[in-house]
Amino acid sequence: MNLNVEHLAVSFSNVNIVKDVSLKVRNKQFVGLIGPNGCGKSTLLKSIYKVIKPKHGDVFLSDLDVIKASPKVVAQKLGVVGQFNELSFDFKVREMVAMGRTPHKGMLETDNKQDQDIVTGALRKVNLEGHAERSYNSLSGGEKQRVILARVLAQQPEFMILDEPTNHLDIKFQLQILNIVKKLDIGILAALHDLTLAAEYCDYLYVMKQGQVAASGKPEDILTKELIGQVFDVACETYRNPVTGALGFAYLETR
Ligand SMILES: Nc1ncnc2c1ncn2[C@@H]1O[C@H](COP(=O)(O)OP(=O)(O)OP(=O)(O)O)[C@@H](O)[C@H]1O
Repeated sequence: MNLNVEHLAVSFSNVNIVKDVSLKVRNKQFVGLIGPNGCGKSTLLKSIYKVIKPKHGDVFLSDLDVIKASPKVVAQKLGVVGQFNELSFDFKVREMVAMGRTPHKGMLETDNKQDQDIVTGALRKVNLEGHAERSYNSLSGGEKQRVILARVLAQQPEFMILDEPTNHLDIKFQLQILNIVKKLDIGILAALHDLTLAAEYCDYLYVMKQGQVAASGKPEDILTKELIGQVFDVACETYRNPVTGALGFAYLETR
C-alpha cells in the first residue's frame, strides 16, 4: 500500500505549522521523518492519520482518500503508534491489545478464537505475554509503548505511521521495535529523532524544518554534516562505523 501526501498544510490560530508538504511512501518502504523539535513532524503525521483536519491538501493510501473516508475504513488499513499513550480509564493489557481488532468487527460482534490468537501473538512479539492481565496504567513508559505497538500489530494494518516509536525504550527494545516494524514488510512512515537509527532502518528520509521539507533522499545521500548543521544547528562529522559499516555521527559542539 502506497502513501501519497500532496500539498498538505495545517494552521493553528492562523499560524502555519505545516506548509505545503508533499511526500510519498512506496509499497513496503520504510520512510523516516526527521527534524528538530517543534518543526511540525507530529502535526504532519496527525493530519495524515486524521486527528487534525488540514487546511488544504490530499492524503491517499493507495486509492483510499484518507481525508474523506470514515475513521473505521481508514483504521482497517492504517495503524498508528502515537507519541503519548496515557489513558484516563484503566484497561488490562490484553483488553488494550484486543482493541486493535475493533476496526475489523461488526457493531455487536465479539472477539472469536482467531482474534484471541492474534492478540496473544501480538503480545508475544513484543515480549509482554506475561503482562496480559496487568493494568495498563501500572506499566512503565517503555512497556506501555510496547503494548501500543502490540495493539497496532493486532490491527494487522497494511500501512503504519509511528511518531517517535522508540521514546521511553532502552536500546534493546528500540532495536526490537524497529526490527518488528521493519519485518512487517508494509509501508512505514516514522518520525525518528535518533539519526543513527534513522540511517540504519530507513530506506528513504524526509527532513523537515519549520513546517517544510528541507531535504529528502536516501540516508547516506542526504545526512551530511552540512545538512545536519543547517537543520539541527549542531556541528558534527559523519563517519562509517568501523564495526558495522553503518553511517555514524560524531556530534562536536552546539554552535
Ligand atoms: N494544537 C495546537 N495548537 C497550537 N499550536 C500547536 C498545536 N499543536 C502543535 N502546535 C505547535 O506546532 C509546532 C509543531 O509542533 P509538533 O508537535 O508538530 O512538532 P514536532 O516536530 O513533532 O516536535 P517534537 O520533535 O518536539 O515532537 C510547535 O510549535 C507546537 O507548539
